[in-house]
Amino acid sequence: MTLVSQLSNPRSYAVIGTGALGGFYGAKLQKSGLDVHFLLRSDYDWVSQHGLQIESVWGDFQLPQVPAYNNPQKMPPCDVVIVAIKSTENHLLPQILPPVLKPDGVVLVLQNGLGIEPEIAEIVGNHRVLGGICVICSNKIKPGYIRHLDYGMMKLAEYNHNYQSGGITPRLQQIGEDFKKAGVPLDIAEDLLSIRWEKLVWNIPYNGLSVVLNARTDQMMSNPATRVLVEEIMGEVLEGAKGCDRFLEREIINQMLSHTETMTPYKTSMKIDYDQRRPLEIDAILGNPLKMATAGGVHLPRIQMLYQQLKFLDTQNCP
Ligand SMILES: NC(=O)C1=CN([C@@H]2O[C@H](COP(=O)(O)OP(=O)(O)OC[C@H]3O[C@@H](n4cnc5c(N)ncnc54)[C@H](OP(=O)(O)O)[C@@H]3O)[C@@H](O)[C@H]2O)C=CC1
Ligand SMILES: CC(C)(CO)C(=O)C(=O)O
Repeated sequence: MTLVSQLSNPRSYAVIGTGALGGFYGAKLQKSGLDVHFLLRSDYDWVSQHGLQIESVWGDFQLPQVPAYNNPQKMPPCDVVIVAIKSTENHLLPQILPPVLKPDGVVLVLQNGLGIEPEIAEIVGNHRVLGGICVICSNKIKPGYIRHLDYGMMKLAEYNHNYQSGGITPRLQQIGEDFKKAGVPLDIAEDLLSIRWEKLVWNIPYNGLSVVLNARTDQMMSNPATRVLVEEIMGEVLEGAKGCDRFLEREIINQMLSHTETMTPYKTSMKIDYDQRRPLEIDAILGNPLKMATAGGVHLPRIQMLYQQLKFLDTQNCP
C-alpha cells in the first residue's frame, strides 16, 4: 500500500501551461468554483487583462478574469499542479514546480507520451505524482482563446516508482471528483502504465505519420497503404506494452481505427507543432516507449524508423 498525502478540501489548482489543454481544463475547473491559478508565457499580458475565452462543443463560456502569472515564484503553492506545457519544455520544470506545490501537494501530468512521471518524481519526490491521459481535440487559436473541437474525456492514475500499479487512493478519487463536477467525463484507473500505453496506440501512428506523410487523419485512413501501416504500427505498440508486462486487448486496434475513420478530419498536435516550426514531442511519444520496450527485450522496427525520420525532420525544422 502506497503512503500518500491528504489534500485540502476544497483543493486549489495550478495550471502550468495555459494552452489548448491546460487552458481548457483549468477554465472548466475555475468555472465550477475552484481556486485555479494559471501560469502563462507569451499570452500573459492578454490573459491577465481579458481572461480566457472557451469555444467548446460542450458549450462556449468566458472567464473575464483569471488569476494569471508569468512567474511561478509569484504563484501561491497549490494542492494540485497540472503540467500542461509541451513535454519539449520539461527541462524548465525543476525551476517551475517547487514554488507552486504545497508541502502535501501533488503534480498531475496531463501531457501525451510516456516516461515523464519518473522525471517529475525526481524533482518533487516519490508519491507526489499522478498522471493522466486526455482524449481531447483542442487548439489554442489566439492568446486566451481556446477552441475545444471534440471529445474531452480523461483517465487519471497514481504514479508509483517504475510505473508499478498505484491503485486507487483517496486523493486520486478527490481530484477525479473535482473534474467530474466541472463537467469533464473521467475514469480513474489503477495502473498508469496501462493507460499510457493505451493512448500511445493512437498517438504513435497518427502523430508520427501525420508529420512524415504531411497528412490529416482522414487522408491516412482513406489510403489503403497508409491504413495498413497505421494498423501495423498499432500492433507494434501492443508489443511494446507487452515488453512492459502490460497486455492490451487487440480489439483496441479495431476500435481506434474505426473511431478515427468516423472522426472529423483532424490535424494531430504533432503536425500542428511541425507546421508552426515548434519542437516535436518525439521523445515522450516515441523515444521513451521505444526505450522501455527495448529494456523489456522487444524490438519495434516500424516505430524505430518513424522515430528516426521524425528526429531528422525535427532537426531540419527547428535547427
Ligand atoms: N491539444 C490537445 O488536444 C491535446 C494535447 N495533449 C498534450 O497536452 C500537452 C500540452 O499540449 P497543448 O495544450 O496542445 O499545447 P499548447 O502549445 O497549446 O499549450 C502549451 C502552453 O504552455 C505554455 N508554456 C510553455 N512554456 C511555458 C513556460 N515556461 N511558462 C508558462 N507557460 C509556458 C505555452 O505558451 P507559449 O504560447 O508562450 O508557447 C502554451 O500556451 C502536450 O503534451 C500535448 O501532447 C494531449 C491530448 C490532446
Ligand atoms: C488523440 C488526440 C487527437 C486527442 O486526444 C491527441 O492526443 C493528439 O492530437 O495529440
